[in-house]
Amino acid sequence: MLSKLLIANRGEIAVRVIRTAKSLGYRTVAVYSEADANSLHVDMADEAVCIGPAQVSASYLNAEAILDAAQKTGADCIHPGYGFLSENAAFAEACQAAGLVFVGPPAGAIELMGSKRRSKIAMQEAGVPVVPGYEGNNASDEELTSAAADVGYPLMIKASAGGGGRGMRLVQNESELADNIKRARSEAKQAFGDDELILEKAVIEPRHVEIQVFADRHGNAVYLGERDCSVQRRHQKVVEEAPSPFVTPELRAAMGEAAVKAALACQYEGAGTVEFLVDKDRNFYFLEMNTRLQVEHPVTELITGQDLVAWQLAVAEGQPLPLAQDQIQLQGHAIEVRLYAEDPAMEFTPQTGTLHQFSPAAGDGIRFDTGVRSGDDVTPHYDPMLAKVIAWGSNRDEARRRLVRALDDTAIFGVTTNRYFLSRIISNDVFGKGEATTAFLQQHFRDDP
Ligand SMILES: Nc1ncc2cc(-c3cccc4ccccc34)c(N3CC[C@@H](N)C3)nc2n1
Ligand SMILES: [Ca+2]
Repeated sequence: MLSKLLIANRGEIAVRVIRTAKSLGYRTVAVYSEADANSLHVDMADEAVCIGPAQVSASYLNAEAILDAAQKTGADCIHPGYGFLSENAAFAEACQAAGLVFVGPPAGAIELMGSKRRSKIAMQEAGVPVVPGYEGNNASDEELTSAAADVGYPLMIKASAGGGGRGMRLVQNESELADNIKRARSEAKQAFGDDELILEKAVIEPRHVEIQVFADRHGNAVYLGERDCSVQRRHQKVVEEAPSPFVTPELRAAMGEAAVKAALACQYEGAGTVEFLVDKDRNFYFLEMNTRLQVEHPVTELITGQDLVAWQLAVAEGQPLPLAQDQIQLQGHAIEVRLYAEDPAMEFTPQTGTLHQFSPAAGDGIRFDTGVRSGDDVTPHYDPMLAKVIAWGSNRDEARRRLVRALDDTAIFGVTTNRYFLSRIISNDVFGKGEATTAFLQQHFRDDP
């Protein structure tokens, strides 16, 4: 039995994890940087340890300070949240070596899924459809150039160590290839310290649909429906919803079964997300697997009625999954938007200031996950997300109406946010018809490209 959980994160996800852990009877340990000394997650935890100064390299990415805090407080497990060290295989191993349970997948699965090249090869072997392309080992520029002819144009050059749209270049024709390979190579080296590249046929105007999977240590793996994250701005998800307005029951079953195969193929444990591209003919292709609990997990929680952090802790304790596949029912519709301290009229530049008033909306079907309170300072040290505003309805239109009302009813004074940009998207009629693809914001919100 695990009894004391250290949350190696901050903001809304730290608050959210502490809330579930406390409801399950765990003692909780928060870690915080000097800049976060008065923040909500510190107040909510039973104990709190300062792990360093504001900059992340010296605090939330400081594995040694985090493990030291776990040792000092007698924590027996660590939840990494998302971002920071959540997909760092070395950190997962260091937790195990220190006798702590890492609430997440085995280091080997994190390692495999951190390589686009190796994960795509493993997925092909597992019978999971992947985007057609070229994943040669340590491919040279010459090899990629000759492989490109077989892949066909337009194609994507992707950094194998990249993810979430980073290190990706679209190449329209053969004349642009050589120059783009050179640039992709140096960008990858610079950004990830690894210049391995793969090629993929470009899927035109895809939807970005991801499947929530869960596996335990007894060989069970299930999927908990999908999330549609097609409304993105510069590879930042802006809106996420479940279920996807584009996915049919047949497609859901096919993608879910493929995602379960992906999890079983890498001996997965815990929460994972298998990302797919879906084209207009409803063909789907494996993009990557995220080996962490994702920002947008609340929309899945709302339509399944499950607490995914409770599932993570159960699996970490070696318990079997709480439900079998045929017990997982999807009900209603949930839509999430990310409320950011940024100014859409200023190229979405992050904003700082004091939240003189921050009063979340409440009411039927509204969930507000936040790590800030009135009076808090919004600093430039961390991601400027203030909250996730999520609405559930018995159907998509009711969820949309509730979400627009929640955004309008939230009182915020002191910092500029993207709230009106968000409510314009949710109110937009193309979005309302469920027709938004990854090209939506470019096409319909030109002024905020
Ligand atoms: N072979 C192939 N074809 C089309 C693609 C289209 C996307 C994509 C998906 C979602 C939004 C996008 C916005 C601009 C450009 C690309 C996208 C994409 N990714 C990868 C990470 C994800 N955030 C974006 N990979 C693609 N790969
Ligand atoms: Ca990823």
